[in-house]
Amino acid sequence: MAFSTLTKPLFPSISSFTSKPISKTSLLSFNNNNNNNTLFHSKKQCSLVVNNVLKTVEPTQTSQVLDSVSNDVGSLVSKPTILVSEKLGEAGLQVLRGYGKVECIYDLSQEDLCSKISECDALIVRSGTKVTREVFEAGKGKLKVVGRAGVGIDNVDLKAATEFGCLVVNAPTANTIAAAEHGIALLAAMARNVAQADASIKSGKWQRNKYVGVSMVGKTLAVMGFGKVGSEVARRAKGLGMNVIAHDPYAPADRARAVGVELVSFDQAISTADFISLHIPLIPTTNKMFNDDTFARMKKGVRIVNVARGGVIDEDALVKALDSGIVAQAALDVFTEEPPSKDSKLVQHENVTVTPHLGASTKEAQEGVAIEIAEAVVGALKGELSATAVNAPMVSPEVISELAPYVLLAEKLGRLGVQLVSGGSGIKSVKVVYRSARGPDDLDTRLLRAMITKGIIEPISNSIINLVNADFTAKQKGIRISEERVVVDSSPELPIDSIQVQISNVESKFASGVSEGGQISIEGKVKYGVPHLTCVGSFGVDVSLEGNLILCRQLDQPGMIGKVGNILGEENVNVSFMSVGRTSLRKKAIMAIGVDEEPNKETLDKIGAVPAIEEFVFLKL
Ligand SMILES: NC(=O)c1ccc[n+]([C@@H]2O[C@H](COP(=O)([O-])OP(=O)(O)OC[C@H]3O[C@@H](n4cnc5c(N)ncnc54)[C@H](O)[C@@H]3O)[C@@H](O)[C@H]2O)c1
Ligand SMILES: O=C(O)[C@H](O)COP(=O)(O)O
Repeated sequence: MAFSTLTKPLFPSISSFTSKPISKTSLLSFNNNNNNNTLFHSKKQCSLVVNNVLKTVEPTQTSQVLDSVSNDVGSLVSKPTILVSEKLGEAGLQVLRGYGKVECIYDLSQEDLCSKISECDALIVRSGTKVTREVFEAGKGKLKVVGRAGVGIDNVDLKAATEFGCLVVNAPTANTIAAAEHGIALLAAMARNVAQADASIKSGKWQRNKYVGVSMVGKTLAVMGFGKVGSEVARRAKGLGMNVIAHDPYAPADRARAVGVELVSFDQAISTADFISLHIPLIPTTNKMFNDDTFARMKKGVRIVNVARGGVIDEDALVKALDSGIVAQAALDVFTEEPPSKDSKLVQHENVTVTPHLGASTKEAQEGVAIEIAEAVVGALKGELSATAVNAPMVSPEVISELAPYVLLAEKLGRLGVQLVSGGSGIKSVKVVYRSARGPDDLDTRLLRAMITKGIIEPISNSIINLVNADFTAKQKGIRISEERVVVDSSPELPIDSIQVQISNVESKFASGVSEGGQISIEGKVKYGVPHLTCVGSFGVDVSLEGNLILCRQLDQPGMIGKVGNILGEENVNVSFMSVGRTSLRKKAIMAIGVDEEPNKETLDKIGAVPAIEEFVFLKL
């Protein structure tokens, strides 16, 4: 009989079984027919509760006692059930079988998945299983962890997972090379019409003139998204003699330099490239990022590869761009709907090469991903912290309750700070300054740091940040987050007086957000339970951090509030807050305007055209 060690149990209330605390104890809790059964196992003693009867024995006798207590004990000590709903490498399955009861059931309908999940402690999926709110609802109380055997977690409803207390883990690194290699394979196959020529010859034709391709050497490749996969694609494309540029506003410049790639703006990338390769996550800000407008700005005859996510391209717009010749060819591994419909115009287009989401499908990557996810899931079932957890905060309810308003402030400051960064230089160093009357031991800032990290990273990646993975993810992205505590003379009742976020060595799209020290600097406070922005660069402001925000720098002169307010009013944009801060009378001032709706481009252009306005930025909070 195999027992496992739960050092940090996911399932509390075990202590209710005994009045004696047992130090250095291993715990296994199981439930059968509503009877509580628990094994407490330490170096000195083993206490076994079977059907609520406590037995204490020497550890060496554990298994004999277990066997003798009841012939049924084996069935009472049920192993966790792990459902694997898509093909997983054998090495990973072995890791899982060593810990739990593994059931591999593929191609489940949503209904069948919901019905099966109520018996499962863990679920392992790839991109083909939609883990929806209904699945979490059906697994409520039993389902403890969902493992995504791969990177993209856009098929898992993370909000629902968190709401239902289910941990979600992924395997972010093991398929990077496979995806990059597939990107290069598609690039070359597209340039030389490999798939089309193959189909032609198999249909009995010999069309040498029809399938003349284009060369890659000396051509410009724009890598959109310079993360794990994008940088490996860039490295390989350079080996093919291509001139590689990349666009990723959040990538460290030194990583690009190391690969010999120039980081450029979005417009420069799409307007100068002969080939474009997509490696960005599907998140709200990248949904249909390639659309009629962006295709219109591309070089005529551009060739596009997508091994990221189908949803980053507006597929109807791509068909139009292919028909008009703006896009000469496309090679796609991923689609908005998977599988795409059989009569999809895009899939059937003669200038399109397609593969059925094979980016991660090499033997090596699948074995690697399987082991990575199996270890993460087993660790989570044991209650261990997981470095690849993508949800589930773990802080005591007392700390959460006290810090709740500051948690929101911290996330908003991070979110606001990252939006002030302009592309090209990369975020490497973030400093957080907490002003507080409390001593260092009296204030747990892990949650706040995690939330600032979340605010900074989430708008620019598909990583979901929480207390568990914040430091890991920041490190992985090359961002160093340091903290400084300044003791101030305020009420120790309040945990924090103010939080300041400084982002160093970056360019800002709003120059006034840069302090005298050269960093982007924003500061906030909680007022009446609501997070407020109180300082931008060297300017003091006071505006509630809700909805959206427009920051304008203007010459300090009468009538400015009215002018901007009128423009917004005419466009039916409701102003929720407004605050003006200035350095000195009639010189420069900053206006911070909270707006309920997102103003359209024309409205923002009108604000920018007001003569006294020197710069402005629109920020989503
Ligand atoms: N086809 C496949 O089988 C396959 C395999 C692996 C990964 N993927 C997909 O490839 C993508 C990249 O994966 P990864 O592991 O490299 O992720 P990653 O997080 O390492 O890299 C993503 C990069 O995109 C950048 N980014 C975010 N928003 C951007 C924007 N608006 N413009 C430009 N860059 C932006 C981020 O800064 C980050 O550097 C993901 O969508 C992933 O799901 C697909
Ligand atoms: O995000 C990923 O890891 C890839 O898209 C791979 O997806 P798959 O596991 O369904 O092959």
